[in-house]
Amino acid sequence: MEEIFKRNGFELSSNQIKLFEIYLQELKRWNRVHKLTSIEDPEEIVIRHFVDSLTLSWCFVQKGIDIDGKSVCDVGSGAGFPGVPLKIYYKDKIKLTLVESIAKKCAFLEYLKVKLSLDYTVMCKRAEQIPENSFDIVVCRALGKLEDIVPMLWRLSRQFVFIMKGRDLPEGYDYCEINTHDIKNNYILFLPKTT
Ligand SMILES: C[S@@+](CC[C@H](N)C(=O)[O-])C[C@H]1O[C@@H](n2cnc3c(N)ncnc32)[C@H](O)[C@@H]1O
Repeated sequence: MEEIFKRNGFELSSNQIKLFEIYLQELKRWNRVHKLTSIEDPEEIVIRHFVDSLTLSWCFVQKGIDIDGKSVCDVGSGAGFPGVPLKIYYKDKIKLTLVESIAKKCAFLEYLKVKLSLDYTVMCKRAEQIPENSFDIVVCRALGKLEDIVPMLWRLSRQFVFIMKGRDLPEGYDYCEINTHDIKNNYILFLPKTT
C-alpha cells in the first residue's frame, strides 16, 4: 500500500499507513454484508478511494487555504470518502464532521472511528437538517447533481466548498485539475464563499 501512495505523490508515516491498512480491512469485511462500496479489488480501493480522497489536500494548497484549525464537513460521506482519509492525513489539524443519512453507513463510520482511534463526529441525518454556516469548509464526492447540491453545501459553509467531480468539468466554476500516477484528469470544483 505504501508504494501506491508514494507513486501517487503521498509520503505517509508508518502510523498513517497502518491506519489505512485497518481501514481497508474493515471496508472489505463490512462490504461482504453491507455493500458499502462497489469497488472490491484492494488496489482499486486504495487508488480510487484513499488516494483520490487525499488529492483534495493538493487543491487546498493550490487555492492557498491554510487548513490548520478549520472545521471540515464531508457531506454524504458514505463509507468515509473523502473525510476519513483527510482525517488520517491531517490528524488533529482539522475538526472533522461526517454527514450521512443512511443508518448502516453511519454505523460503519462510528465503528471505524473507534477502530482507528480517530476523533471525528458523525451526524446521521440529512444535510438539509443541519443549521446554516455550521462549518468553515464543506467537501463532498459523488453526492448528486450540481444544481441540487451547490445550494445545500453553500448553506452549510462559512468559507469554502469543494466538490470532487471526477472527470466531469462543468463550465463556470473555479477548479483544481488533479493528475497523479493512477488518477488522470480529475477535477475538484472550488467555490469560495468569501468572494
Ligand atoms: C454515491 S454515495 C458517495 C459516498 C462517498 N462520498 C464516496 O464518494 O464514496 C452518496 C452518499 O451521500 C448520501 N447522501 C445523499 N444525499 C444526502 C443528504 N442530503 N444528506 C446526507 N447524506 C446524503 C447517501 O446516503 C450516500 O451514502
